[in-house]
Amino acid sequence: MILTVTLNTALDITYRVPSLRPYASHRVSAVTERPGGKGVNVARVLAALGHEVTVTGFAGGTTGRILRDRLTEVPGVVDALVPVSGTTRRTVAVVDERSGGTTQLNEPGPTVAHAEWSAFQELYGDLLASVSAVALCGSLPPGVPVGAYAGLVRTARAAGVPVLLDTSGAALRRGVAGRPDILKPNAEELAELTGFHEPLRAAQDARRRGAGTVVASLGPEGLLAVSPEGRWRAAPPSRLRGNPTGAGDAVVAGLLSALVEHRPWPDRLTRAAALSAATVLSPTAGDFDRPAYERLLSGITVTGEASAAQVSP
Ligand SMILES: O=P(O)(O)OC[C@H]1O[C@](O)(CO)[C@@H](O)[C@H]1O
Repeated sequence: MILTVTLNTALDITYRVPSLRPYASHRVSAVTERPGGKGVNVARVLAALGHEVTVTGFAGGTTGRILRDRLTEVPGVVDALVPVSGTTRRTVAVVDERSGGTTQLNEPGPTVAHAEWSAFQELYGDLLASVSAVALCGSLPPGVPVGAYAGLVRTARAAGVPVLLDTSGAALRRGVAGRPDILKPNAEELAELTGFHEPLRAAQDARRRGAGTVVASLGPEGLLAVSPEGRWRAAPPSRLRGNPTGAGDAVVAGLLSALVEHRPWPDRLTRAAALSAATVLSPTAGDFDRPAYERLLSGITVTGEASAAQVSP
């Protein structure tokens, strides 16, 4: 069983418009709505790969109810969300059909009360007893302390559960100090954390700040991993055109999926890069295109070198 934590779950709405223009009124040509927030997306991909996944975090109000109803339709996913009195947020992705570009609007999320945060922490400690890995994903809703992830990372490590962190801003800055086994920033988050724009230098700096392994998602350039066991780059065969929403979540799913199968780093990166590329190619935002994934598995190029190995999770 793998655990994904999404403290700020969301009902993800995607609007498609023929051409997006600021300050103009638009006719929406298609709408989709689905359970989201980064850890929920990770869970959906893991379940599609055949893993059993438990989803925790918070859900409340009408949107929270819709999200939980829709989660029951996803085979392999167990709902362990903690109810809150506030209302789960929506996120809106607007896809411009002409350019293919996506504009994302993320609401802040409900305010979580102190007692709700305590209830979550207690449940999280219990869930760790029966999982083989945990991913902590996404932004923090109001009311959750900014150092929350550092504490959740430490709890997982104390329980002997490998822990991956994927967040941004102050939550990332504080969370990395908890020493996550794997940190999965994108290029922008990594540069904001470290002040370095060159990914290798930035990844090395993030390791100094506490991350065991850093796997940076670099958009069309693929992935860069810097770990105690070596450094690698994984790249898709060609530049891909499509919707990148959820591509980072697919990377997290690929890394965890291969981690719990005890695969070496090059295999983990191949799986993560193929899933990420197959997500960009999928017509539905956040889903991956399975035939493309299977094709891409043999088309990902991994370059790099192993160092004299110390084994990391
Ligand atoms: O928690 P945030 O950083 O606001 O990100 C949430 C959003 O990101 C996505 O997971 C895409 O990665 C959307 O599903 C949306 O819910």
